[in-house]
Amino acid sequence: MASSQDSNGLTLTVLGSGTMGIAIMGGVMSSLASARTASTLSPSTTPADTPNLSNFIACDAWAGAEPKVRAALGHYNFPLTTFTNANLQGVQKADIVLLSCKPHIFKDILGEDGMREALRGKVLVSILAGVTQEQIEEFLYPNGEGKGDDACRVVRVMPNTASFVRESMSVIQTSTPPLKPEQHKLVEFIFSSIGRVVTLPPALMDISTALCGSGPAFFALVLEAAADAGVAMGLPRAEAQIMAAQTMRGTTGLVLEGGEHPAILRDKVSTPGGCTIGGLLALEEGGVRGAFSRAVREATCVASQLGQGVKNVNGTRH
Ligand SMILES: NC(=O)C1=CN([C@@H]2O[C@H](COP(=O)(O)OP(=O)(O)OC[C@H]3O[C@@H](n4cnc5c(N)ncnc54)[C@H](OP(=O)(O)O)[C@@H]3O)[C@@H](O)[C@H]2O)C=CC1
Ligand SMILES: O=C(O)[C@@H]1CCC=N1
Repeated sequence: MASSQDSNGLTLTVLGSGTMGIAIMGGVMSSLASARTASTLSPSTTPADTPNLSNFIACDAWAGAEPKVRAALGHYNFPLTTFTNANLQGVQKADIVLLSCKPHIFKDILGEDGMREALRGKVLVSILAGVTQEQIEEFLYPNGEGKGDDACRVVRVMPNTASFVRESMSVIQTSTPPLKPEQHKLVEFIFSSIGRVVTLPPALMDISTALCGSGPAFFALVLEAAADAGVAMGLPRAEAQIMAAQTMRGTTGLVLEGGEHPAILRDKVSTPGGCTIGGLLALEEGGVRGAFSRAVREATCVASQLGQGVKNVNGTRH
């Protein structure tokens, strides 16, 4: 199913339109829609060198993805094409490609006849947990064969689901050699439009996956526990959830905008002889700090194995 494309605009094609594919397209569309409104109100607000990204192609192997994508993104009114089992066609029409399938699927997608040619001269952004840039490049160009000057540039990025609300923490892996300026600008533009960006070397991508990629799930568990406690003490569920979420947001604001160290923040809340220190000591008794940091380290270990074909990555170990 296709809708009209803006022939002057750049095209982002997403391979794997599940949770993350939709979250990233949604965040980018939301950001572009806000920028358009701002520039209509005040034409001087759009920097002249902002990439003109305006077309989106969502590819998936599952026909049910098409209505799901349209339900989530249709209201932004950007040219949006959805394809089922037509990854190659999607890549041929792309200026930049986002690989957002499950980690073990990437060879099926990139191994399709004609895919290497379709990717030539383009940037392929991979958000796959545990799959390295080298693995993808080696698969596309075994032993460097056929690489050439116009080879596809693979960029590894680890965003998170908060992309959808433009609050992602995205870690972009350092590219060596550097991307061409226009390629760098486009990658930075996409991820900075959906949240914060840091750039880190390849060796730090697995911990980035655990801390930032998995992080929303870990923090959601804490949030849920806080809301549950409120319900247990008589709060209505809806209010308890808003109260827990807004309190978490306020805390992150103090750290991100105020530059506060969490330990100082904690101390400031703990009135001597008051209720906070009582609660904090209960958390320490429960081993929350150890359990939480162990979860992030465990997820780092699992992430490092996701692209290695290891079986039972989540098997128990001590
Ligand atoms: N979820 C998250 O919070 C994060 C995930 N990631 C990474 O992002 C990637 C996607 O994760 P997520 O969005 O959760 O996964 P999903 O399963 O939600 O999305 C992947 C999509 O790809 C589809 N797919 C399967 N085979 C093909 C194919 N041959 N061609 C095109 N599409 C195909 C899947 O269809 P079907 O379901 O039918 O298989 C599915 O719709 C993973 O590699 C993960 O490591 C990174 C950061 C955060
Ligand atoms: O759980 C996963 O494997 C993916 C990667 C980071 C978040 N979700």
